Amino acid sequence: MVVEVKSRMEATEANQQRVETNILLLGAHSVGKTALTVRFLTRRFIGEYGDIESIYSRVDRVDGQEICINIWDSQAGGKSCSFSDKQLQWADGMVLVYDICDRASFEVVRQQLQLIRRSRKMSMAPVVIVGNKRDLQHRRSVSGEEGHLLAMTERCGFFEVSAAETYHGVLLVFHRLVDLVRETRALRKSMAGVRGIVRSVSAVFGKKRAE
Ligand SMILES: Nc1nc2c(ncn2[C@@H]2O[C@H](COP(=O)(O)OP(=O)(O)OP(=O)(O)O)[C@@H](O)[C@H]2O)c(=O)[nH]1
Repeated sequence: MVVEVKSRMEATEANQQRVETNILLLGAHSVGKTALTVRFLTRRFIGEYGDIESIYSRVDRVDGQEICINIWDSQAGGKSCSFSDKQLQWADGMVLVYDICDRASFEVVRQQLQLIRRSRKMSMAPVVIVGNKRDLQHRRSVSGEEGHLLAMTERCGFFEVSAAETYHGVLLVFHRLVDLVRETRALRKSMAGVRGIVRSVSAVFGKKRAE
């Protein structure tokens, strides 16, 4: 496994700034994490994928800004819901994938969400939940309403897609998460500004009281 942690901002030749967005894909074994990643990167569905955990990149232009989307396609160990601190530290946002025909994989997403919300760095991080394999309606065991409800309760985005059938739905998933990451960064920046003002004001009044 080769993991390259890149700097968040990279100056382009035109002296513009290219923003890096790191997306971590989590979910149980065989839910279609690699299929979604490959669909997004190449528009293709190839059916069978090797067992290589890796980070892939694609550059998109969103609202006139170049965004380098790095995707860490994690590998699940059986129905295990674990992930590493390193993965959490790296990620700006996460896609949690389950298979709509596999209830156990939905429970893995629920558990992973709990772990994420408990971690300090990621408690407020943007998350999009994805029910994959929508083409297999006849084998469905998790309803769309259940997915929606979990996403609403946990303040996450939600999509049902088929990596096998369409590119567009998969594109929407990644672009929605990029938007959420941008909104979260803007919010953090404005909160840091407010905290700075509060600190300056308290410093002035603290000084006056001391005089
Ligand atoms: N019918 C259908 N099959 C899919 C879809 N997405 C993935 N698959 C199949 O599901 C199987 C597992 O897909 P992967 O993308 O390897 O799943 P993964 O989550 O990356 O699996 P691990 O890396 O082992 O954790 C493959 O046989 C895919 O062809 C889908 O949307 N519909």
